[in-house]
Amino acid sequence: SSASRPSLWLNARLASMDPAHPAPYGVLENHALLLRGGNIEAVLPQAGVDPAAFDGDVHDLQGRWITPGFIDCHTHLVYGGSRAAEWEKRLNGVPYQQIAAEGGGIVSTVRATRWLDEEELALESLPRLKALMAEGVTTVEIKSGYGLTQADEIKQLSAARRLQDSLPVEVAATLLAAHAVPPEYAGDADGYIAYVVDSILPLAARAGLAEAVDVFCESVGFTPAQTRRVFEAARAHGLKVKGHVEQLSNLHGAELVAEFGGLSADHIEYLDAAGVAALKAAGTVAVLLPGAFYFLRETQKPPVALLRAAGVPMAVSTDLNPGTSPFASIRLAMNQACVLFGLSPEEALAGVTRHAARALGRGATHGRLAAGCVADLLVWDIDHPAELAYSVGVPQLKQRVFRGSAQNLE
Ligand SMILES: O=C(O)CC[C@@H]1NC(=O)NC1=O
Ligand SMILES: [Fe+3]
Repeated sequence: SSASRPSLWLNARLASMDPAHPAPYGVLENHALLLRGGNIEAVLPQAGVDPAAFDGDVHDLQGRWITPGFIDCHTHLVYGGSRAAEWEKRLNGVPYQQIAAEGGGIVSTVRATRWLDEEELALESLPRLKALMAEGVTTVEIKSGYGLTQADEIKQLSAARRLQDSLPVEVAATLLAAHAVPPEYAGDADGYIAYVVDSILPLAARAGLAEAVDVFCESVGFTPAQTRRVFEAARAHGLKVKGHVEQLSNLHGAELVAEFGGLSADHIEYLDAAGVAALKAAGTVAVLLPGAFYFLRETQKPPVALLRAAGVPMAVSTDLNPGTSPFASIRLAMNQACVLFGLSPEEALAGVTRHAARALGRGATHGRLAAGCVADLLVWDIDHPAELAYSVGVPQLKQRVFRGSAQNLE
């Protein structure tokens, strides 16, 4: 159906993920969806609907499940090259430090990314984005962070924009220039942060190429003081903030994100009770990235029980990146969040729908089957929504609808 014609979706089982409905998954039986102009106009009891009198496309779902489109709220999917060779070395026991000394790690992806022009970068990243879309992703966050110069960070963000313009997907672009210290600033992290806040961030903001700013706040990344400088610059340029925080240690980065009213605190394996309280008070989303935890064979798990008890919304994302989470599968991330972190299948589905929407500042319009939300929805060949976190790799997506238009699934 085309987005311009209204459409009626009947005989479906709606996992609305809307907390306005008390049932698990916000399940609505015997309800119809009315889509118009790329949005959900109404979710209404089917008994009151007369398809014969409807001037538009009518879809009979024959009892299939419908969920909101999936939102992958934390990816680094625009990059060049691969880190498979260094992974093989690590598995053969070569220590991290030696790999870094030999030019491995983030810097090797920076070299490969700088080498490509914008079009080549978009082309090389396309299969990763298509893999996410094939599983049902309709909105995806894409970070920079492998350019680390003004031109190359803008190039990454422009490649992300080019991907959005060429595919039925919505991209939320995030500037992560504060991802690592580039070789030309070796030993001068403060000097690089000055370059980020004086040159890179203002241009990305002026060009409208990023809606949020992220920082890797970590012992092997940037300090809280440096993180604060970037967040202050983001606020001065009207950009939202989020952070890679408490991934490998507790530098209280989550509290810093909360202080700036940030959208999300991501990784948070080392988050403590004070951090949980700060996220709750600020309405900041906790983003769980089980792929990196799994790939790095970490042992410290995020405080899911504390987050759940405090009512902090938990999102789940792939953290798709070549170094610590080379997984282009949001359903794998859902499964890992359940198996490794103890989320329920319903929490995992909320983590890739309404909570992921909030992590991108889109809580009012994305991630739920509700009037006023975008008409991004997925039609499934499943018997129960729990299957979406349970299995990986089985092609159960029957239809992917983006802004009211059903897409062909290659
Ligand atoms: O290794 C890479 O390429 C990115 C690692 C990734 N970035 C970050 O801030 N934390 C991570 O796990
Ligand atoms: Fe990440």
